[in-house]
Amino acid sequence: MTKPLSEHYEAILRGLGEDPERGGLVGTPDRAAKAMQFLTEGYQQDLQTIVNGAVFESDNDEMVVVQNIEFYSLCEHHMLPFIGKAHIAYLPTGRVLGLSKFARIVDMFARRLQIQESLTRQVALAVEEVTQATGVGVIMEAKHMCMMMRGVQKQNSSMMTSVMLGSFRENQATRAEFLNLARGSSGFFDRG
Ligand SMILES: Nc1nc2c(ncn2[C@@H]2O[C@H](COP(=O)(O)OP(=O)(O)OP(=O)(O)O)[C@@H](O)[C@H]2O)c(=O)[nH]1
Ligand SMILES: [Zn+2]
Repeated sequence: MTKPLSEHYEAILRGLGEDPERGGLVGTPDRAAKAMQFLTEGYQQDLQTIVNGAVFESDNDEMVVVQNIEFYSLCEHHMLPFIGKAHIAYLPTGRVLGLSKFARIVDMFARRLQIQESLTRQVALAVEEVTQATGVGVIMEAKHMCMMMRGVQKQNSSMMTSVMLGSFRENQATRAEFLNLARGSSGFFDRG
């Protein structure tokens, strides 16, 4: 039987030379464990449950784009946050997905230990699975605390990842339409 997470946090406090009994730290192991469990709650979720059947018949076969979905994830190398935004696009084939579900899918995969490349691919594959779309595109841009607060300490760099599936991969015009829409969205490609 593994120890509860809070006991590990107490050991971390001792490892840092802290006294877990001192006033300010009473309750910290429990709080830290609860926070970490929330930040990784995606491990307890699955696609069918979060989509909850919200796939609707529609004769729309034009591109749908959902922009600027913010996410908070933890890099699997340092367990430090990376924070960013996702754009998701797809070409429906007779069925569309409930709008909020795109954000739920992003959160389900973001709230696990990740690298941005895998997160982007997992979101794209999940959207493809639930919509059966002929094409799916996902772009993510994020800032990684492990590069800002420590290590190389670069404050202005961000990482951009994209995954194009089906017609978004094969058809240049479809891909260009998505990239144009994404570029026009407020703040997403902000620099500085
Ligand atoms: N490709 C990719 N790399 C990431 C991501 N998050 C963190 N990393 C990188 O993972 C790498 C781990 O490198 P290591 O050399 O093992 O670790 P480190 O000594 O802490 O590396 P530095 O960050 O360079 O100090 C670093 O280059 C991080 O920038 C991510 O989402 N994608
Ligand atoms: Zn990292």
